[in-house]
Amino acid sequence: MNTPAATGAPPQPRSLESAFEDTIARDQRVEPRDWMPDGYRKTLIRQIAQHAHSEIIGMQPEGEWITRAPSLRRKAILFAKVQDEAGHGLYLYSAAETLGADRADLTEWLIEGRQKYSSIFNYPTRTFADVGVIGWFVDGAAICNQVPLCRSSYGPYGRAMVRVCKEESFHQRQGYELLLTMMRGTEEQRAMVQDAVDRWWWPSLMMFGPPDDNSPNSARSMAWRIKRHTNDELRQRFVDMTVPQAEKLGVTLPDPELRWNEERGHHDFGTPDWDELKRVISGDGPCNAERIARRRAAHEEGAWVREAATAHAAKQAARASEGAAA
Ligand SMILES: CC(C)(COP(=O)(O)OP(=O)(O)OC[C@H]1O[C@@H](n2cnc3c(N)ncnc32)[C@H](O)[C@@H]1OP(=O)(O)O)[C@@H](O)C(=O)NCCC(=O)NCCSC(=O)Cc1ccccc1
Repeated sequence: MNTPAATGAPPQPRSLESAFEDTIARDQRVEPRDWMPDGYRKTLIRQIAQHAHSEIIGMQPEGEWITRAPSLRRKAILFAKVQDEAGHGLYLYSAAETLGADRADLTEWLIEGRQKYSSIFNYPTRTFADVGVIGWFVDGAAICNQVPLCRSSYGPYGRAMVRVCKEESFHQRQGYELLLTMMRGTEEQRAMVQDAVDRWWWPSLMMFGPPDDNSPNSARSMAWRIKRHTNDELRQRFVDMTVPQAEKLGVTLPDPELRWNEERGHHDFGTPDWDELKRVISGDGPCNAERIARRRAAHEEGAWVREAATAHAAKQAARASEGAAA
């Protein structure tokens, strides 16, 4: 057969595209050196960069409690969790770099407000119970969303998700365990937990994104198997998973419409305030300005480290080439 490989001719665009389509149809992985359509590459850079930014900005709400943790044990756990989030951000920026993105550009676009990060990190952490509820709800939502992403069609993203999910699972458990401890405490502590649950429930449901009939990227991302489930499917999975956990904990989820639907085999629940999600995404949430200002300051204060590392790398390279020439 006169295939491009057999004739030695460069592969034709059509064959590249069909090879890509075959890879997706066979549920195999697309790897960095494979040909991929521009739209696929752009969609992945958008989603992976937003995800990386979310991990990095997501260090702030809980990070504020490291110096105020109520015991050495809680401080050590929280420290480990926030460091894991930095690690997740770095894997994800690396995954974006395999697509040709430049991490310095991505950081620039984040602090200029040209790229998004998860809406959830624009809410304040008022008490230590918020640390527990972030672990329980936010990491719980992240797990629901990210376990299917381990099967995402783009290899480096899917593989990064495997380790990230293992760590998120520890994060979720530490949050739930913190809350169980508080619920066994005083009346005041139980009230703190309920108050945090009331404030974080709806924003956590919004993490899954707009409803399916208003999610412009879903159809394309599902066809490319970047996303494996729709926003509403994952939101439902999160609600079904969380309701029994809330019962065990002894807290009430703040939704009068929440009830088991025997026919559907799922919980029915109320409608999140989609206008609020729009406002928060477009920069007008309670903490957007603070989060970005903090990230910008950290980036500027770290300039000397980047300069020193670049100078060191240049010196090492010069030494290596002197050594090779000698
Ligand atoms: C599901 C979705 C987030 C959105 O679906 P898509 O198909 O991509 O979009 P869709 O068409 O449905 O939406 C239209 C537009 O709205 C944007 N938008 C939607 N929702 C949000 C939102 N909530 N916040 C902000 N923006 C949102 C969306 O980007 C799009 O805008 P664009 O067109 O780009 O201008 C997807 O990107 C995904 O699965 N990402 C990977 C997971 C990920 O990033 N996880 C982050 C949490 S990591 C974590 O929590 C770990 C942790 C725990 C604790 C402490 C610290 C860290």
